[in-house]
Amino acid sequence: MDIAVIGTGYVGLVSGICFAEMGNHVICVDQDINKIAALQNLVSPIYEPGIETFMERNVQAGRLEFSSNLIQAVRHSELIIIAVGTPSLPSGEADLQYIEQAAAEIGRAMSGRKIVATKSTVPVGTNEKIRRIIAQHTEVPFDIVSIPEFLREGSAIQDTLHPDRIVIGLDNRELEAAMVELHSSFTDQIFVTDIRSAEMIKYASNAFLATKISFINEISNICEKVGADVTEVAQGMGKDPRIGPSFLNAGIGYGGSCFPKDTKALIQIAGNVNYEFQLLKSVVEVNKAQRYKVIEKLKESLGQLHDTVIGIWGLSFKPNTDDIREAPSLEIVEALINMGAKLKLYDPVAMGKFRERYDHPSIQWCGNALEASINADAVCLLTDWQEFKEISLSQLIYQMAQPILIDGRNVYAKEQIEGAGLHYYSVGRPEPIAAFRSQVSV
Ligand SMILES: NC(=O)c1ccc[n+]([C@@H]2O[C@H](COP(=O)([O-])OP(=O)(O)OC[C@H]3O[C@@H](n4cnc5c(N)ncnc54)[C@H](O)[C@@H]3O)[C@@H](O)[C@H]2O)c1
Ligand SMILES: O=c1ccn([C@@H]2O[C@H](COP(=O)(O)OP(=O)(O)O[C@H]3O[C@H](CO)[C@@H](O)[C@H](O)[C@H]3O)[C@@H](O)[C@H]2O)c(=O)[nH]1
Repeated sequence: MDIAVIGTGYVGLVSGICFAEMGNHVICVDQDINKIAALQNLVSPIYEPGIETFMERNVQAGRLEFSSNLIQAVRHSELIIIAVGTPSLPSGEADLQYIEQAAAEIGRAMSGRKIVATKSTVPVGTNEKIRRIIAQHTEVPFDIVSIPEFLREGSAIQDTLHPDRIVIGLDNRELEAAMVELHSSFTDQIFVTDIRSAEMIKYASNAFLATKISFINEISNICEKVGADVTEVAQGMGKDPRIGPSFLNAGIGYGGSCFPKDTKALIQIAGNVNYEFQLLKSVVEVNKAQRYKVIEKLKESLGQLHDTVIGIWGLSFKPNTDDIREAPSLEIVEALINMGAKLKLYDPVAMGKFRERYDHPSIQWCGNALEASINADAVCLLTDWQEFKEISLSQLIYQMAQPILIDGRNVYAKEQIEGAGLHYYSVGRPEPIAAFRSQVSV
């Protein structure tokens, strides 16, 4: 099939590459000419493991093109996929300006019958709005389909090539066979429904996963007070297939370009029909408070933070991405600076994007994790990158001013901590701290 993808963020670029990988001809379009110039030189604007190899292979095979010419791309294609951003407005509501602009441009460009599919995460009713906008600009017949995207950053290519499920929302049943066939090369787990339900499935899925995370974070806070270990609790809970083991890792709360934005948008979607989504409001509040637990632990171990030196390991909102959108690190770093701390920051790939967003004279940018720990009064681990898991903790004690490690993601096993001589704080796991104390008192 000939496909045009509008918007080359994570979703547009990765789904464009993966549709090409499955033998379709794809033109990825963006209004950002710098992005298109980079992509035409086979440079990915996002860090995603494996992406450039897939890009290169499909461009060389003639299946994948990058262009800033939306009109030509739309005219050449049968299926137009909208994958532009839907960021938050100050109210929390989804900002639909990019969707509306893309729909108008598609309408103006249309020359023959097209299918317009939306992969962007959009409030219920938006696909109908897209239909109205397109129809204002063209006489040509067209169909609307909702195909929400469930990929995760850091594993976006594999998630798209091997998804758990694909949801297709449509109202013209004649399209069903073609849409199912197009996606059947990825999986046979294809769920076809109506457009409004498809739009809601996306928000409900993200809200449910965010709820799981805030739930386990609250359990971790209680574990700390009653002497239980949240990692054991999560494992024990996850054995029940009705609960499942995933998304029960306690930490410093969820971040990223989706959960924070989509939870707030769903609260607004409910609010617009006079329904107060109390549970989700609490999920958001718990998540915000969880970020500050790291700072509470620093204060508990160091007293006041003015003039202390704190090493920070990890800035991206999760490993294997350079995305810092809504990363907990942004709030934590800024709060520590406001308290007068001096920070030594290190992340394997996200330092460039972080520094564009936030810099300060009290920040020293470091070339590796060990450098960020030299003369530090404490180190805080904020992102669970694999390279932090492999660090020899026994080395740390010799180069830090005080051997305090705050593990915001519970990445170290008890065996790694025991004997390392560190004063170790994690999330909802009291034991290693006790191990340190007994060691010190000997
Ligand atoms: N990032 C993810 O992991 C992810 C996963 C699933 C769903 N989503 C959803 O997918 C959508 C896109 O997210 P993203 O992170 O890929 O977006 P992004 O904000 O990183 O990129 C969007 C791109 O669209 C381009 N654009 C905007 N208007 C355009 C227009 N009229 N014509 C051409 N290009 C245009 C922008 O220049 C930008 O490059 C959002 O609704 C998001 O919620 C994102
Ligand atoms: O047990 C867990 C799992 C995740 N997180 C945090 O939750 C956030 C989101 O993680 P993840 O879901 O892996 O990343 P995203 O790339 O944001 O993907 C989510 O958001 C996308 C955009 O909507 C969806 O497509 C995906 O299905 C959905 O998982 C990150 O800050 C993680 O550190 C935890 O704190 N504990």
